[in-house]
Amino acid sequence: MNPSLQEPRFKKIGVALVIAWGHVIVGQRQPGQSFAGLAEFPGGKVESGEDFAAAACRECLEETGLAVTAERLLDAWQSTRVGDDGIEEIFRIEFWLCQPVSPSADLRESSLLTSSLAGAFHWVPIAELAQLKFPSANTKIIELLIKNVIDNEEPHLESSSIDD
Ligand SMILES: Nc1nc2c([nH]c(=O)n2[C@H]2C[C@H](O)[C@@H](COP(=O)(O)OP(=O)(O)OP(=O)(O)O)O2)c(=O)[nH]1
Repeated sequence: MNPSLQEPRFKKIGVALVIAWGHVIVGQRQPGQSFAGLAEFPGGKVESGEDFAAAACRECLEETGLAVTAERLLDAWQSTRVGDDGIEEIFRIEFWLCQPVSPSADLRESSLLTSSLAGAFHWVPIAELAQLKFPSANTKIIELLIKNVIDNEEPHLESSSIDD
C-alpha cells in the first residue's frame, strides 16, 4: 500500500511534573537512551489501555518510587515527521502536574527512593532549572515553571496547547 495512505503512527509520552516547596523532580537520561545525558522529568511511553496522565503516574512510580496522582495538564508538545518507510509519525508529549498520593512532612527524605533508577532523580529547585539542558520539547514547560516559581507549592500555570 502507498505509505502516504496508511494510518499515522503515534508515539505518546506522559510526563510527570512533581512539585513541592519550590522544587521539582528531575532526572538525567541514561546512556543508550535518546537524549542521553540531558535532564528529564519522570515519564515515558503511554501503554495500551492508558491515557497520558496514567502513563505519567506509572512512570513516575517506576522511575522514582513515588506514587503520584495526576492533577491537570500543564503543557503539550507535538511534532510530525515522515518515517523512513514513508509513514507519518506523530510524536506527542503531555506534561502533567502530579501530586504525591501521601503528602509527607518530609518528602525530601522519603522520596527518592526505592527503584533501581532512583539515583538518577532528585528534587531540583525550580529556580535552577534554567541551568539544566532538557530536550527542546521541554522549553515551554520550563519557562512556565520558572515564571511561576515565587512561593508556589503548586504553580498556577495556564494550560496551553500545541495550537498556541
Ligand atoms: N521522560 C521524559 N521524556 C522526555 C522528556 N522530554 C522529552 O522530550 N522526552 C522524550 C525523550 C523520549 O524520546 C521520550 C520518552 O520516552 P522514553 O523515556 O520511553 O524513552 P526511551 O529512551 O525509552 O525511548 P526512545 O525515545 O529511545 O525510543 O520523550 C521529559 O521531560 N521526560
